[in-house]
Amino acid sequence: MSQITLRNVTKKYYTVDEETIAIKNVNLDIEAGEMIAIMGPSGSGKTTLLNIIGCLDNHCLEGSKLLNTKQGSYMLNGREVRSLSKDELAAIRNKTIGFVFQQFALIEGYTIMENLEIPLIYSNLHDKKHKRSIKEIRTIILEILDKLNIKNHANKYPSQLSGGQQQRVAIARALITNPDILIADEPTGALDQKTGEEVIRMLKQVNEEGKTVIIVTHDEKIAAHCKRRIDILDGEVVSDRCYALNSSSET
Ligand SMILES: Nc1ncnc2c1ncn2[C@@H]1O[C@H](COP(=O)(O)OP(=O)(O)OP(=O)(O)O)[C@@H](O)[C@H]1O
Repeated sequence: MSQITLRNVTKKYYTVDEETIAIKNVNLDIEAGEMIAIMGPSGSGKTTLLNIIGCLDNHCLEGSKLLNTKQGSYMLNGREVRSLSKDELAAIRNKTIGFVFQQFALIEGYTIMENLEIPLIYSNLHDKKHKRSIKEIRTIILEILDKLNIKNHANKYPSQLSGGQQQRVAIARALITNPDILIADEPTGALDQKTGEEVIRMLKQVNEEGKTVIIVTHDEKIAAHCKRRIDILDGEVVSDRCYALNSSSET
């Protein structure tokens, strides 16, 4: 059984006067531990696909004029996502999948420590058996900040950090609940080349520790770090290939 299986997934967006087929009949099997780049031109459907995989997809707003629909099957760890309740989906977004975004999405009024506390406190609410004290939560956070080399910034605010440091915090936040899957939408898009390379090496390390990493990117150099590359054009998968990694992307 694959970790992620999409069968004939089609996603349409409706606005008052227009229907957009953002994803057309997509079939994908993703195994646990893969590192994948999703590529394609602007508007080709990459973010839509990532949102579906990440269960962030807002589908079937019945009764609304702006109706978004998704067809097909998405099985995550053997379970049909469509059949999951809102609470089950929220738990998946908290514990099974971690998210990294281009603009970091840190909460500005909160320190780095507080930004990382939020998913763990939320996770406490959903996991009555393994509740953690605030002391335990802070220990976990300091460990992960230390691992990503940003421990000494724990009490600063996001705006006091560089873009690369903020993205490291965002990666720490995505990993803090120890998810199996990390998905990243243009994680290096707001960074210079060198900092982007550092971030991709960090994602590679996360993958080497066993997590599935799925990255949307426009950048060929970033994609070159991924063994598997999926190209999308007008909502369709036009190429899905595995590559041998060259020595410069192996470092
Ligand atoms: N909420 C929405 N309502 C209506 N149309 C949408 C919505 N979100 C995306 N679309 C349309 O769906 C198509 C796919 O968009 P998507 O954002 O997935 O593409 P993308 O490949 O990620 O683009 P980019 O690289 O520019 O971020 C586009 O034509 C876009 O205009």
